[in-house]
Amino acid sequence: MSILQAIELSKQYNNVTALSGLNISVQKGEIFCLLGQNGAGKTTTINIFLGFLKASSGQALIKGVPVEVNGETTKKFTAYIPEVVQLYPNLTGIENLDFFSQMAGFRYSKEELGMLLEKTSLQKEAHHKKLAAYSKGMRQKVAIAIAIAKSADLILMDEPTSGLDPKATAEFTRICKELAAKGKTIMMATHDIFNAVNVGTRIGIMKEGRLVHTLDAKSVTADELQKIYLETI
Ligand SMILES: Nc1ncnc2c1ncn2[C@@H]1O[C@H](COP(=O)(O)OP(=O)(O)OP(=O)(O)O)[C@@H](O)[C@H]1O
Repeated sequence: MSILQAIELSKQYNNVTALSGLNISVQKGEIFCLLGQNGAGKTTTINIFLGFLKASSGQALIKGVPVEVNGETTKKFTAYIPEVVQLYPNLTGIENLDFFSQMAGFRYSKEELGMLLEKTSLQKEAHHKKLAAYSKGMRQKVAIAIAIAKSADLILMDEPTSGLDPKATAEFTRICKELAAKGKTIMMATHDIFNAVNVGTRIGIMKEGRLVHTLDAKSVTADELQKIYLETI
């Protein structure tokens, strides 16, 4: 069974067509990278799966459950890492993790919360610092810890590596691969071709609200992907 599936998904914003019969199927343990020009429909796709937006037609299914009909259920399966992680700036990393875990119905001891943050390799001395003092990469680690804490099977990410330095990107890639090896499924929208080849298992290229090309990440180099991308879009 697909963990995430879009079937003929379409979305109109007044007279703008953002998605036009999109079909995607992502299997357990995959890291599916969505590439596409600005306006191709990547964020719209993610927002429909998160239940933030309603599709105009077609189906969005998470673990076979339609998002629109059973939003409360599909939200339990899903975590979200946005481009800019917005957590509570006046709470520490550990307090944010505790708060959002409880919101998702999970209660952890202080020790367990610390272990969850350690899994993302957030430096120990940062656990008790306020989020306001965190870098983008550090905030992302808290968001990943929240995803692990809520035991989400599917993690949706929107341009997660934009603005990360190369070391933070490499660390982020390692964490994504570890999560996928443990059976989590990731779909990320990205503009970073190099990162897509590095982190992805499959790469989809979107154009004008459709998936027009799908590639096995192992079968291409970044240069080859860039060429295919430029020829496609
Ligand atoms: N709230 C909105 N109202 C009207 N049109 C919108 C709205 N949100 C997105 N669109 C339009 O829908 C289309 C798809 O936008 P979307 O943000 O999904 O693309 P994207 O691939 O994520 O782009 P980017 O790479 O710039 O983030 C674009 O034409 C965009 O202008």
